[in-house]
Amino acid sequence: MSQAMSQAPRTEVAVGILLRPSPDDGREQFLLGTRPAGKPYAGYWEFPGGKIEAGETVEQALRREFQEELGITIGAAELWRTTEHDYEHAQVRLHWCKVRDWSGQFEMREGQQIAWQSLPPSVSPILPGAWPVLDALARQAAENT
Ligand SMILES: Nc1nc2c([nH]c(=O)n2[C@@H]2O[C@H](COP(=O)(O)OP(=O)(O)OP(=O)(O)O)[C@@H](O)[C@H]2O)c(=O)[nH]1
Repeated sequence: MSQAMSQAPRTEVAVGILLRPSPDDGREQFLLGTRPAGKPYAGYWEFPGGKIEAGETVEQALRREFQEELGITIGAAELWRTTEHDYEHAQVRLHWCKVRDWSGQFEMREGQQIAWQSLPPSVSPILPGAWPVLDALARQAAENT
């Protein structure tokens, strides 16, 4: 059973770290949103994104997900790192991209909440698969100060 599970293909996911300078102090902030009702971990905070569909690149999937979930059109998406996480419901491989340019107005098309966050985040609970990247962002911020 465990061997069969370890051989199951991972679900490939594109995740966006949307970055802007804070209007207060210029420090970099990132966007989190809540997972919509009806999905596993509904109500948990996560970075915007979703599953990569057949034939899509990470960047194409991300562009589609931002349009579908938030109604914005993203510019360049820079692949930053890849992580893996095992849930009870899925084994995922997360492709994390930093995004600094976008156009359009935010529309919460899935009824989700969104919040611009600094480190450490003030919202909770946060999806377990997002923690390693929050830690990496914190390490990077510490190196740059
Ligand atoms: N968007 C997003 N997904 C994450 C993060 N961290 C993390 O482990 N995941 C996992 O990646 C997977 C994303 O799938 P999803 O169900 O949200 O994607 P989707 O919008 O394409 O869903 P759908 O199949 O209902 O259309 C989930 O298993 C989710 O738990 C994160 O920070 N953001």
